Amino acid sequence: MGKKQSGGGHSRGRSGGDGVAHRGIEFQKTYGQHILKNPLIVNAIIDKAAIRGSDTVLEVGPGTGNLTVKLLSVAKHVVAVEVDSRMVVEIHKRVQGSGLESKLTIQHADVIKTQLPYFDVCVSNTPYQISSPLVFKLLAHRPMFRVALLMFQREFALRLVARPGDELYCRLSVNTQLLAKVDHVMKVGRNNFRPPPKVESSVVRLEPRSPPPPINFVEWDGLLRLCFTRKNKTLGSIFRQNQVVKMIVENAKTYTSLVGGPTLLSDDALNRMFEDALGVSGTGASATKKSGDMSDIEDDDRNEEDEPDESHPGAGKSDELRDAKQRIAALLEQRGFAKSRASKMSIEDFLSLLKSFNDVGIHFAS
Ligand SMILES: C[S@@+](CC[C@H](N)C(=O)[O-])C[C@H]1O[C@@H](n2cnc3c(N)ncnc32)[C@H](O)[C@@H]1O
Repeated sequence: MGKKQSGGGHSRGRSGGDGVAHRGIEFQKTYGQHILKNPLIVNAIIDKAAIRGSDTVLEVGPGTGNLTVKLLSVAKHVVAVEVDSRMVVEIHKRVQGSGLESKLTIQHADVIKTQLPYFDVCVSNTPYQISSPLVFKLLAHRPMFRVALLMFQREFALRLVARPGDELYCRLSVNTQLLAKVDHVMKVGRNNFRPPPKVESSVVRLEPRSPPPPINFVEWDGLLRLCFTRKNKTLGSIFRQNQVVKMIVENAKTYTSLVGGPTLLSDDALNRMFEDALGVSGTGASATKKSGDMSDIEDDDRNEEDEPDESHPGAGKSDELRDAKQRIAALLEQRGFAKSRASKMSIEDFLSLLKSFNDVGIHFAS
């Protein structure tokens, strides 16, 4: 997830490392190597993490060890995961003879690919190209950690904390805030790093929600992907696109074949589910008309988005699609979501939307 956030954008944004060296080690922009040279920022991050003497701390990307040596002075143990073997050697050298080496375990690995150990707190001046996968790897980790203090590219940080209606509010914001309380802790200017990256940075505090919400995350994300394809478009409009409705119908078939229950959006059993959920009587598309015919839905972007109905009277597949379209439209109307736009919806709204779909046997993951 977080396609836009995870990749080359950050890596490019943090370029400028060529030719800058530390004790003979040239910093590599492919690894996002911008070491934190300002001890005041290092101390502030460690303060905000409120590390206890009994804590095991996970540090992602220790680099030359500027954060690591401070972490070792306050934590019980530090596990540092570093992908670059030259940095692993460097940090070993730096800690040797300090009396703190027994508190440090260095894992020479790519943090995204390796299995993480137990930890209470995570601290990282994150290599920005792994920002998004790192956030979700941490939030999926069990047992849950207490808190994480993470340095990110400013825009990524602002996306994490964005609220409904904010310009940067996106799927990443919703997914992260579903699983954690997220706060923007401080801005960090480019000149606090060596070499300075091209972009500004920010430190974010993540506190996982415990217990995590009891939802199927794959299904949740499937729904969000649809809603955020165009975040300012109404749901009524998104959910009447032929390809979306087709996908829903196909998912319903797969779901039924795996889990059992009513077979399709158009069969009698499901008609009854719709009727129960919508509080209407009768069956099939005619029933949904009673509660919310698509023609009743006033939609300001309807002309732009409406697609030709592929149905021909008597053509089985097309009837199925048309019926499904009408039922979905009726459902959204009846539950008050027809005019909602993802850009303004809260997590509670999305949870209620997912429940509304699930109530009538519509799922977004098979
Ligand atoms: C921004 S530097 C931070 C260095 C140091 N913690 C500091 O603040 O001065 C990022 C560090 O993460 C390491 N790194 C990059 N990608 C990594 C990955 N996938 N897994 C583990 N470490 C990684 C880099 O080699 C680099 O040492």
